Amino acid sequence: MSVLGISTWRCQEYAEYVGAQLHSLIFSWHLVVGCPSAGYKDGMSQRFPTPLFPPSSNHSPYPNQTQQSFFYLKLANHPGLTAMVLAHLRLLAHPFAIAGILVGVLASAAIYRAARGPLSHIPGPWYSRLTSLVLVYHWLRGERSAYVHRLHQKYGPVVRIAPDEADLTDLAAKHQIYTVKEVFLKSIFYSRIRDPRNENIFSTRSIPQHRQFRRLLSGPLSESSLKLVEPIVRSKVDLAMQRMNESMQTDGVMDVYKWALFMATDIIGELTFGESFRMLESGKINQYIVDLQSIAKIGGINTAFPGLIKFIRSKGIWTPIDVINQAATIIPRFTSYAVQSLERYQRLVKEDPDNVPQTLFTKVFKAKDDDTLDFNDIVGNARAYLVAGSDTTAHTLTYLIWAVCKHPEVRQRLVDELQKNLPAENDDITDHDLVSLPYLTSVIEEILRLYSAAPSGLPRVVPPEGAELGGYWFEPGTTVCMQAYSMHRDPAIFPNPNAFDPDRWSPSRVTKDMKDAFMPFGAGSRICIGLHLAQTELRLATALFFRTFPNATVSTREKMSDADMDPKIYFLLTPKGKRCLIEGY
Ligand code: HEM
Repeated sequence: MSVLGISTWRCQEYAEYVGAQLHSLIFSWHLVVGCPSAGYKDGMSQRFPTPLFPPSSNHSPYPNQTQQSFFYLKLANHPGLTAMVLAHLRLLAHPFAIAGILVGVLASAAIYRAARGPLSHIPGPWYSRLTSLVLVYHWLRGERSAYVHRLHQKYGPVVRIAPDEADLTDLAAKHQIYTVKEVFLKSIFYSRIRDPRNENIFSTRSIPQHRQFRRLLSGPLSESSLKLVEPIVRSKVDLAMQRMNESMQTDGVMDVYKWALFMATDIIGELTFGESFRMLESGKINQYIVDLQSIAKIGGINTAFPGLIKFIRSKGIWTPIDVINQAATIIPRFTSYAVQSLERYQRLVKEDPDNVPQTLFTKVFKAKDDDTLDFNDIVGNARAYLVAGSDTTAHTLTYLIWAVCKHPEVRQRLVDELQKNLPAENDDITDHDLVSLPYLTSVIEEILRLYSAAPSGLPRVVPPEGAELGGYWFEPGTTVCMQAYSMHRDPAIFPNPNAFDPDRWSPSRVTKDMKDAFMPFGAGSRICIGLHLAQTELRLATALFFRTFPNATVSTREKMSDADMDPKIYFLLTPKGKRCLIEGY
């Protein structure tokens, strides 16, 4: 997607488009310079004795391709043309002439796109035929998902959201687009949110590269391997509980958003680099956390204005607009966090390979054969883990604690389940004990439904052979996406969709369509690689939080209100107030 929405048009369409613009330019010019009554083709014919048009041509302003080629060929070869252009240059320099040309060009471009855009047959608001500016506007305001959802409510399961992009909520289409067969590849959107110096598993659009990354990186994040690192996760969860307890004792209130973010950051830091960022220990917000908190919003700017940001970054320009400067520097800054930590770990592996702390990259570092990653690829992937593996889990946990505290009946049932079915001592609780708790599982699923951490459309490109999706034909190269935000709010699948109702996931009520529509971790070959880690963290932290604070409620101190928890969704979801104050034991 680009602002004008033409970047993904097929070459042929684009050539036609440029041809039409040239036509309209010359047409407008003739309107301005004085042969409007006969039309510019007639005017041309009168001025040039050699016929400019093939005998079969009609007087349509947009002749077909053969006629166009013929026309430009003749025009270019005609000896009188240069003289005529020079004669009119004086008039062209007039401001009215320039304005007339511009209006003519823009109007004809708009009409052409409206009539011929690759998705012009798809339902959607009229302006989405012409521009993606409205979509970009909602995106920059953190409201894209809600806006696209409103379009679905108005236009149905298939809706055009930009000239070359459609969003769908059709279940059959979900199985076509997000399959393990890798037919619909990730769109260029993903290239815009990575560091141009290295690729990573999240952003790569190359099938072989993605397969290699996935093969080398998925093992340590599998359910069975994660058991080995559970003590690390557990130690951070315990420390987070301790720090929240201290806040309660000293301030009478705790900011679970802050502690959840510190916890998830320390977990992914230690699992990736063998050493935690010690956020829980310090308790202070540093530059790294500031960057983490702003990367979702800043990422939106990177995708909306990719050329501008790339230019500013490459030239090292400092602008008066801070958010633009941040957009240009934030991703390289994350890369340097990863480089520093990985170089340290690489030194340890070289010095004493048998005595290094295990990380998600240890195997890759130690591998001796060709099928491994070079340092630059490890950096790219480590950076992807830092971003994808902290905000997401932290925000999910924050919304979970907030939503449960706002529903005392849910909190009570959860606390009862945790008290009755777990060992008396918190120290004896393992993730294995928690997996089988049905109400805890339902609460987590309901939060992932209503407050998915990545609820936006996951854009994919229609393959070269085109595709029939949701009853419509999609041209090759157009972008299609589905967003968890809408999939999880379809009233036909999730009755009363805006209600927080964990019981909807109970075995007697859950349906096949619910499971099919549920996509908080994406789906198909690009499904989240960290989903088991995220679920382990969520289970342990939720259980230990409500064992420690069984009567927790949402605080009203410091004017904390529901408005603080209004979701802002850029690509990832963030609570608007960037805080969630909870109190009570
Ligand atoms: C509740 C927490 C999480 C949620 C809701 C979540 C959500 C998602 C979603 C929706 C995708 C698919 C994106 C797409 O198709 O464009 C994804 C991919 C990914 N996630 Fe997560 N994620 C979470 C936690 C984590 C964690 C803890 C990690 C740490 C390793 C992680 C690493 C990744 C990576 C590397 C990918 C790219 C996978 C690929 O393309 O093969 N995520 N995640």
